[in-house]
Formats: sequence, structure tokens, C-alpha cells
Amino acid sequence: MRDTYRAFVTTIGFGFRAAPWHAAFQIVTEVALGLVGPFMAYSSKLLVDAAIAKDLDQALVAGTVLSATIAVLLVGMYYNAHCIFTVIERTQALADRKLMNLIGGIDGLAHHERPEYLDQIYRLREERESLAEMTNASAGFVAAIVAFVTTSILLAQVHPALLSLALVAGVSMFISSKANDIRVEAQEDTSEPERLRRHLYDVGTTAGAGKELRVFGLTDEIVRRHHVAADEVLSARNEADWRAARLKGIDALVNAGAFIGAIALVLTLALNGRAGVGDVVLVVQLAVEMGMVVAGTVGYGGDFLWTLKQARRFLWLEQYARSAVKPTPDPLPVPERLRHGIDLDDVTFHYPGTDRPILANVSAHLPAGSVVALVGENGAGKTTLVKLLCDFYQPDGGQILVDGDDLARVPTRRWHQRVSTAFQDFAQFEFLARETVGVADTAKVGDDAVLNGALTRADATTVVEALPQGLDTQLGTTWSEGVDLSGGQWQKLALSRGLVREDPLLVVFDEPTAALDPQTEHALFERFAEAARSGRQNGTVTLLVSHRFSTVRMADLIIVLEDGRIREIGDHDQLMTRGDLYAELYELQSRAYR
Ligand SMILES: Nc1ncnc2c1ncn2[C@@H]1O[C@H](COP(=O)(O)OP(=O)(O)OP(=O)(O)O)[C@@H](O)[C@H]1O
Repeated sequence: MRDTYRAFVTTIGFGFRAAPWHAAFQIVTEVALGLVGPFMAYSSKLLVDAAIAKDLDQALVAGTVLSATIAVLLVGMYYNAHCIFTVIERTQALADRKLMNLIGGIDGLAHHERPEYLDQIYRLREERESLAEMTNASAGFVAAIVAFVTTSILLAQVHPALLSLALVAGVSMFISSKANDIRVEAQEDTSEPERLRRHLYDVGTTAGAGKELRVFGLTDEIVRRHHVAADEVLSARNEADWRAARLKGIDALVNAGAFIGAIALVLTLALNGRAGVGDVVLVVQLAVEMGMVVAGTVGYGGDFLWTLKQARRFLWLEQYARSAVKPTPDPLPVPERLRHGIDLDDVTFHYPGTDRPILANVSAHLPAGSVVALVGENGAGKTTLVKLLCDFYQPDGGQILVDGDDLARVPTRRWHQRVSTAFQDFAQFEFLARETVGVADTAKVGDDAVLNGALTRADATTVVEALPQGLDTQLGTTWSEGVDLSGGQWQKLALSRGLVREDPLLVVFDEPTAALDPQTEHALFERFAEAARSGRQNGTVTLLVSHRFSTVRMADLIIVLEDGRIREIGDHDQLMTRGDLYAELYELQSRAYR
């Protein structure tokens, strides 16, 4: 219950924070509009009674009330619609920013990698519009309730038995909400094939898979699978629609019975002289109004509950984001420069929610100012070790020591400020070229000297020189005057980004050059190593992950990982002398290139 209350307050708070006046006005106009129906019915009754009684004064009053009610309806509807759109648009933007802050701001990576979190986040992203709906749903729901109560009071004034219309409306709300539940349930049950259907549609219509679709002649197969998924979704949803329609049919019969009963009652009263013609008009209009009130209550009630569900998911994300912050009750500062280096001390790790150890008893000293290469077969654990060094995850056992201090006691954000990276799955930021590179240190986005320095070190000067407006060129063809780059060119800009920061303590290149040819990679890594060695005053540790042994050989230290354990460690000459796995793989690759 407390959670539900918090979920409600949080999401209605979004609306009031994003557009306070519009949200308040929306609720006021919505309630006023809810009263329009009963008011019109009542003033019509007064008008008819006045006409029959030839009472000009009452007719004038009734006519004025009726006209004023119609004016409120017309003006209110216009402003109400304006408020609804403004509140939803602004709230959506605010909720989007909150989601971006939460999802992008979590220190670790588990929420991007663990299926149980991914599912929650997928749903939050897919149904994010609902987060902006609370003001609208609440306003509509309150207005429907106010209209229900007013209509019931007016009916009771004609004859208490007419309250049975309100009773039937209650039953009708129940049946309609059940029908709604059936539809929502079917939608949720089919959310996976629906996702698959969308995914297949994207695969079949976007450029990403275009080449492979053609070469492998996959279009027919993708269309067939789309058909199967669509059939599954539509047959389940159609079946639910039929079940809901049957309930709605019963509901309609009950309502029609109540409607006929109410009219019959008021006509009988009128014939017996216990009700006037105005009462007959009033009851007919109120009976129609009751039907609309039921539809409004059920519709807005459904929206309200659905929004609450998303709101609870949002609270879960907030809670998760808080819990994902590494606890550092006694935080240590990040050293200004590395004197000793980074030590892996008996590091053991398995991904949360899994049992298989990915790293086991990994111990190594990465000396300050050194270039360290990490090699090993696919799945050996190289990227996992990088993730631990970047503090995206913390070891289950053992420690990572930065100049002797446990990284577990250093706040992650502070460590991130002194780390620089380039990954194989780098981001393609479709910004101006200077921003694409400069985001590594936003203060330097306008500093051409720094950016050009990074571009030179990454051998990416020619990429930017070929752009029509150089560093000020918009990247990405989806933008006006945007320019597209090849995979290798994007990669070079990602590499440049990894070289913008001037004082990192750890620089990680995790196969960032896989799209480049071996010679270019070799030349680049030589350059990085040179830069790393010349920058030794900072004690920066440069870590290279590569499958190319010709590149790896120039590292000061080479760590060979196998099944999450260190198989060998040493420099190229030492490992060649040992004649173990490294020497074997090196020979194999050299022969292939000869
Ligand atoms: N988020 C994750 N959750 C669970 N297991 C994971 C996750 N990421 C990686 N793994 C598993 O951890 C093992 C090591 O993966 P890792 O990416 O560290 O290997 P790698 O040496 O970098 O491989 P490659 O050379 O192919 O990049 C693999 O078996 C992989 O399936």
C-alpha cells in the first residue's frame, strides 16, 4: 500500500513539476467538464418545466444556466485539451530525462547485461509514455467519480428507486474493468511474440541487416517468421477481444434493462402525476450520462492502474540505482599519479545471478607506466577483467589494488574520472565530429589543440580532414547535412576519444582496432605504447586487449588468460623462451602472415 502511494505521488509529481499550472488547470477543467452532463440535464428539466408552466422568469434562469453550461463545455474542452497535451508532452520529457539519468548514471553494467534487469528496463523504456499519464488518468478518474455522484444525487431526487441505475452502473464498471483486464492480460501474455514481431519487422526493413538479408536470401524467412509471430499475437488478442466482447454484451443488456426500467419508472410516475415532464427529460438525459460516466470511470481507472504499474517499475529502478552504488563508507582518494601500479590480488569473479566463475585466482602486478597486453582465446575472460579494472563490477574474492589501496574503497565515479577507454563495441555518437571525440572530456570540446592531438595519436587526422566542415561536421546521415563514416572511421574516432584525457591512471584499449587491418593496428599500438612510455610521469597503466600477436609483442608485460586463469605472464622474449601457449600461438599467427 505504501509503495502504491509512493508510486502515485512520484508520477503525479512529475506532472506537477513539469507543468504545474497546466496540471492544476487540467484537473479543475476536467472536474468542471464532468459536471457539465448532470448540469445540462438539470437545466433542461428546469427549462421544460418553465415552458409548461409558462414561467418566464424560471425559463430565463434555466436558459442562462444551460447556455453558461454549454459555454463552459466549449471553452473548457478547448483549454482542457491544451492542458492535457502540454502536461503529457512536458511530463514525458521530464520522465525521459529521469530514466536517462537513472539508466545511464548507474555505476555498474549489470542492468545492461542481466536478463532479469533487462526485462524491467525494456518494459520501462517501451511503456515510458505511461509515466506521463498520471495527471491525465487521475483528473479523468476524479471527474468521472464526481459526475457519478452528482448524477446519482439528481436521480435520487426524482425517485430513490432510480438509484438502481447507479447500482447497475457499479456492476457495469465491474464487468467493464474485467473485460479490460482480459485485454490487458492478453497484451502482457503476448508481449514476447509482439517484441519478436517488431524485431523481425526492424530486421526486414532497416539497413543494419540489409546486406545479409540479400546475400543469404533471408527476406522470405523473416517474413514467414513475422507471420508466425503475428498470428500468435493476433489470435491470442482476438480471442481475448471476443471474451471481453461477450462480457461487454452482457453488460450492455444489463444496462439496457436498467435504462428501460428507469424510463418506465419515470413515465409511470409522470402518468400518476408524481413527476413532471421535466423529470422525464432529466431522467432520460441522466440515464445516458450514467453510461458515459461508466465508460469514463472504467477507461480512466484502467489508465490509472496501468500507470501505477509503470510507476512501481520506476521506483524499482530508483531503488536499484541506489543499491548499485558501491558502498564506500570510508572512501579513499584516487592517487594523483601512480607510483607503484595496479595489483590484481587473487581476483575471483562470477557474473551476478550465475554460478560459473569467469575469473579464478588472478594475480598480477601491472607496473606504473607500463604497457600491458591481455591475450587469450574467445571467452577466456579478458573483457571481464577489463570490466573489473574499470570498476563496472567488483571482484567476489581478492582485491584490485591501486598503488596499494583497495579499489573497492574508491568511489566508482572518482575512479572513472581517471580512466580512459576504447572498446570494440564503441558508441557511435552522432554529434559534431568535435563532440564525438571531445565527449571524453566535455571541457575540451572547444579545444582544437587537444582534439587534434588525440586525432593525431589515433591516426585519425585524415578522417576529420576529409569531412566537409572538419571538426564542425555533423556525423550521421539521419541528420541534415550529416555525413556517414565507414566502420573503421567511426572506430578511429572512438580511439581518438580514448586519447583525449590528459591524466588518466588507466587507459584500456579492448580490441578497439578490430575493424582495422593488422598493420594499421600494429602501427597504432606502437604509437600508443610510445605515448604511454613518454607519459610515464603520470604512471599511467596502458592495457591492450588484442588477438593479434604481432601487436601484442611490443608490450612491457603480456598476460595470457585461459579459462579465467593466468596461464602465463612475462614479456615477449620470456614467453617465447618458455615455449608454452603464447609461443605456440605466436608462431601459428606468424606463419599465417608469412
Ligand atoms: N554479462 C555476462 N553475464 C554472464 N556471463 C558473461 C557475461 N559477459 C560475459 N560472460 C561470460 O564470461 C566469459 C568470458 O567472457 P569475456 O567477454 O570476458 O571473454 P573474452 O576473453 O573477452 O572473449 P573475446 O575474446 O571473445 O572478447 C564468457 O564465457 C561469457 O559467456
